[in-house]
Amino acid sequence: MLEGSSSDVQGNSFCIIRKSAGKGRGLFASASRQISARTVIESSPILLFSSDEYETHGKHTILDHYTFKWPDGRMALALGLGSLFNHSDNPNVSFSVDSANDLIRFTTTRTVDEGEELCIFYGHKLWFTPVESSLTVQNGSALESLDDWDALRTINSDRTNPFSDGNPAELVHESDLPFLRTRVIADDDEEDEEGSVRTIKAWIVDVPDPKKTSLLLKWIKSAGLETPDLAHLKRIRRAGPVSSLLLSASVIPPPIPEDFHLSEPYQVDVPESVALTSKSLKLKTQIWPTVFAPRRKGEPEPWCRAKAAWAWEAVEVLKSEARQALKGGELPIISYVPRPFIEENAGDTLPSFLAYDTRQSTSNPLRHSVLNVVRKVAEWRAVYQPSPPRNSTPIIGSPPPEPGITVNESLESSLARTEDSLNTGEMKADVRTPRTNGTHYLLTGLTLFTTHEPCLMCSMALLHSRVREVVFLRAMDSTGGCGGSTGRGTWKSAEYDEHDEDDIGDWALIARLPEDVDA
Ligand SMILES: C[S@@+](CC[C@H](N)C(=O)[O-])C[C@H]1O[C@@H](n2cnc3c(N)ncnc32)[C@H](O)[C@@H]1O
Repeated sequence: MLEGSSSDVQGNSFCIIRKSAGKGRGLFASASRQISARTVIESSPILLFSSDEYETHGKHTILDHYTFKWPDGRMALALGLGSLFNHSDNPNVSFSVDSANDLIRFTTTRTVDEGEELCIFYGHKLWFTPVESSLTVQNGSALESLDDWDALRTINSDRTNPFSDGNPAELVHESDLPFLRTRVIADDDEEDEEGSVRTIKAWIVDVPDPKKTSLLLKWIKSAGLETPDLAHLKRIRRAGPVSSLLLSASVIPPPIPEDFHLSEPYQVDVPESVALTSKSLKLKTQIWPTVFAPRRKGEPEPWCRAKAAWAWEAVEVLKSEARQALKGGELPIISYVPRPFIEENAGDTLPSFLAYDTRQSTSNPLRHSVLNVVRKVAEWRAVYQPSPPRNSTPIIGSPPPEPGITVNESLESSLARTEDSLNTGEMKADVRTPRTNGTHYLLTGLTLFTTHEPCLMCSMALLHSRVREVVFLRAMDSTGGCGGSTGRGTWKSAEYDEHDEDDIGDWALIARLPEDVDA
């Protein structure tokens, strides 16, 4: 054993330096103890070289094997044990940069067994032939994985969902949620008078015979009309002897089975969102009975355990798909719109949608994963959501994918399919059912999970799509459109640091987007 070790607060050493076959020295977990996941095992101070010093001297020396690019462009050398982590394609340690304190921190991404080597992921452009893999040898500086895309590679894939046990309805305290909210936009509840309530168009039908109501409600459920875009409204409006039933916000009316003997459905304006105050409830209910969900203005929406568990699973999908994308030669950027989490309306029939970033494979700078997934949702919603065929078996659960409609799929088929569809230059959805602007927003009621904070272009696309919220794993400080490039800086240094030592965050940030942009 060589000299050198790092230790926990009791002085027990975490890791030791030993020879590692074919790699020179390496860092290993001590033979006497396991290291748990998410343990900070080393904080290394950084020595920074000016570009002149590095170009003229450093890169011509052995230092070139140990230096890496610091976020400000200078080259950095980790002091302490930080320079002795070897590279692995399957790292058990991630690292994060603390540029305010000129530190780099190393954290275990999973439980590390006694005596196991502790490795990080340097990046794709290795300048040596790695012992455990056959990656091509190229010139490049060490630790290139500090770039924004590859950093995700080292996120731990935590198989145990901590929210799956316990009472699903129990509210999770804000500080126990595994994400930070970047901002909560002023609630969509400013209406002072009836005319200012934002509305959408919805189909309703009059039901003169109250005995038919419960049968119709059953039909609505089985026909897949309980969609999240109307979850904020009550189904029945009673006005005198005739009740009216809310059907859908689709472009064309859903065909009601003839044996109900009802008149044709017709379109009315209904409130676009839940009522947050009693004043708003009064205003909105005059238009259509609306769900009352009071909370203080600006107060974040509470999350229950079941919703946190749902989000946790979605994040696991992102992580594993990001790895698949890397293996397939794409950037590890994934966007995922899971089946929505709906506490009360369990009858939703939306499937989940997943898209890779296909910028590299298509040489097209616009093929961002967010845009790709928005398009998939749009195609699906336009073709499936309007209505099930009259008198046919209702769509229950996820309808089977059809040509032109993709839900979750492998990387290869995703790429082939996306390109196939995009190359034809048309949107199937538009051909089959032209949209009426304002009646049917693409991502209404849905949450988009994505590996990287959406760029400004994608954020605008999301706004116009009326996405409900966006969860991302990695904040993009210079390009992000959910606060990254527009002044989240202060927030980040104040809150991010105290929550998690890892620059990537524990796993997610969540951004609530404003809903007041007209599509
Ligand atoms: C930052 S240093 C790591 C510590 C180094 N092993 C030592 O003994 O000083 C990077 C160098 O370690 C070696 N190395 C790291 N990971 C390796 C791997 N998976 N296979 C072979 N060599 C590796 C390469 O020589 C590389 O230039």
